Amino acid sequence: MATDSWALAVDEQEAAAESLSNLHLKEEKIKPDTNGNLKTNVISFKDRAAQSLLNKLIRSNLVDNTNQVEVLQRDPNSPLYSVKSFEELRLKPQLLQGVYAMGFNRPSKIQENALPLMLAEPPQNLIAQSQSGTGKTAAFVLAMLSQVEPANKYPQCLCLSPTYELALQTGKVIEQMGKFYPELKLAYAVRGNKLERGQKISEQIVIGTPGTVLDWCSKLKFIDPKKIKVFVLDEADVMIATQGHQDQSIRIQRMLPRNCQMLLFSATFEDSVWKFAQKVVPDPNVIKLKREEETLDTIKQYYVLCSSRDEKFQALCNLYGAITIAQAMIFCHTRKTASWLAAELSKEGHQVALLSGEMMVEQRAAVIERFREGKEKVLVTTNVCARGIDVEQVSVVINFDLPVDKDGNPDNETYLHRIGRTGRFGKRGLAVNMVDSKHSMNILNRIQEHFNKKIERLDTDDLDEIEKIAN
Ligand SMILES: Nc1ncnc2c1ncn2[C@@H]1O[C@H](COP(=O)(O)OP(=O)(O)OP(=O)(O)O)[C@@H](O)[C@H]1O
Repeated sequence: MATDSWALAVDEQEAAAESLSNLHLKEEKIKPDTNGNLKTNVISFKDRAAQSLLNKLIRSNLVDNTNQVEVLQRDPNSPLYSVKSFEELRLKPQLLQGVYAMGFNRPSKIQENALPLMLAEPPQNLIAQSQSGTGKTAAFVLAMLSQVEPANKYPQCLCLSPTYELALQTGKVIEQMGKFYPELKLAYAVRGNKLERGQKISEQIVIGTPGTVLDWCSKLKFIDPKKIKVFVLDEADVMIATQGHQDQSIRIQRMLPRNCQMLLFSATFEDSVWKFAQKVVPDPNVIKLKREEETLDTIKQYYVLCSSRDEKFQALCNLYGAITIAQAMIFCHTRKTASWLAAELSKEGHQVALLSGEMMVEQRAAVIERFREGKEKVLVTTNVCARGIDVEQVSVVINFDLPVDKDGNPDNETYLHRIGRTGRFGKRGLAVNMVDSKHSMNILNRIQEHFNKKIERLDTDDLDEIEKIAN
C-alpha cells in the first residue's frame, strides 16, 4: 500500500480546529442544583474519546493479560477453534508479511479466539469485549484485510470510529498491516474531507465517523452500501455516549446487505453497550475477556493525619526526606491543588511533572512518556488524567486528597485503580493517604471497610517509623 495513495484530502484547518475543541478534556465541576443536590458528574463523550486516544498514544505494546476468555458461539455445536500462531490462520502471504513487519509473533489472547471466528467461511458476526490494549484493533484490521479484494476499485470494508482522531489511529494500523498490498487504498470519511458530489470513491476500505459515513452512503452516494462485505463498529462504548452516533450507526447498518459481516468491539460492556451491540450485530458470536482482578494484597497502605493543606505538604516533604522514592504519583482532587502542589514540590528541588485536565491529549501523552522514561520522578495529577496509566517504576502512590465520587462518597473503584498503580506484577508498593478533616477520616474508614483491609496510621514526624515502613 503506497503512502501517497492515501485519500486524506481533509480540510486541515477545520480538522485541526475540531481536534482542538474535541480533545480539550474538561474535568466537570460538581455544582449543587437549585435543590442543593450535587449534579451528576457524568463521563462525557469527549472524556471517553480523549481517554481512549490517550491510551492508544501512550501504549507501546500489548496489555499484559492472563485472564480467561469467554466464547459464546452462535452455533454451540461447532467446535471451539483457537489458534496459537498466525500461520494457522492461513492468511494471505502479503498479510502474514504485514503482521510480522509489525513485530507480532503470535496472536494475543483475544485474537486467538476472535480471528478463527472472523476468518471462518462463511464469515461470522462477532461482538467482542476486551479491555483497551489487548489487540482488538489489530484483530479487526486483519479481518478486513483478509476479505478485501484490492483489484475491485470500490469500497468493500467500512469501519466506524467515534472521532476523527480515533479514525486516524485505526487508519495507521490498516496502513501498516496492509503495506504489502500495493493496490489497496483507504479513504477517511470524516468531516472536512470534501469530495465532488456524485463522485463514487474507488478506495477499498473506508474508515470514518458515523455522521459522515451516513452522508457518504445515503445523501452523497459516494459509497454503495450494498457492496460492503465487512462492517466494523469500533469503540462501541465510546460511540454510544452520544445519542446521535447510535442512531446513525444503526441507520448505516440497515443499508448493508444481509451477508455483510458485522463486527463490533468495545472495551467495556455496560447494559447500554450490550443493547446497542445486539441491534447492530445480528446472530452474533460473543467473545469476552475478563478484566484482570486488581488486588491490594501486595500494597502497604497508610494514612497521615494533618489539619491543613500546608501540613499535608509538610508530611509529604518528611516522607521524601526519610525514604528513597524511585517514582511517585500524587493524586489531588482539583486542578488548582495539583498545580499548587507541583509548584511547591518544584521549589523544593523535585523534578515534577504535572498532568492536568486542561492539557490536550497529545500533551498529556508526552508528559506520561517523559515520566515513564524517568525524566521526572514525581507525577502530580488529578484523577481524570490518570486512569489506565501503567508505569512500572512507581513505588509510591500518594492520595493528597482521597478519591470521592460525585456525591462526595468514597470512590472505591478509583482508590483501587490509583493504588493498583504501585503494586503491579507482584511488586510491593506503598500507598499513603492524607487525611485532613473529620470528613476525610470518615471517607478513609469507609474505604477500609469496603476492602476489608486495614490502613495503618503513619506519623510522618517520626523518621524512624517512616524508614521502617519503607523496608
Ligand atoms: N499479536 C500481537 N502481538 C504483539 N503486539 C500486538 C499484537 N496485537 C496487537 N499488538 C500491539 O498491542 C497494542 C495494542 O493493540 P490494539 O491497539 O490492537 O489493542 P485494542 O484492544 O484495540 O486497544 P483499544 O481498545 O485502545 O483500541 C498495539 O501497540 C498493537 O500494535
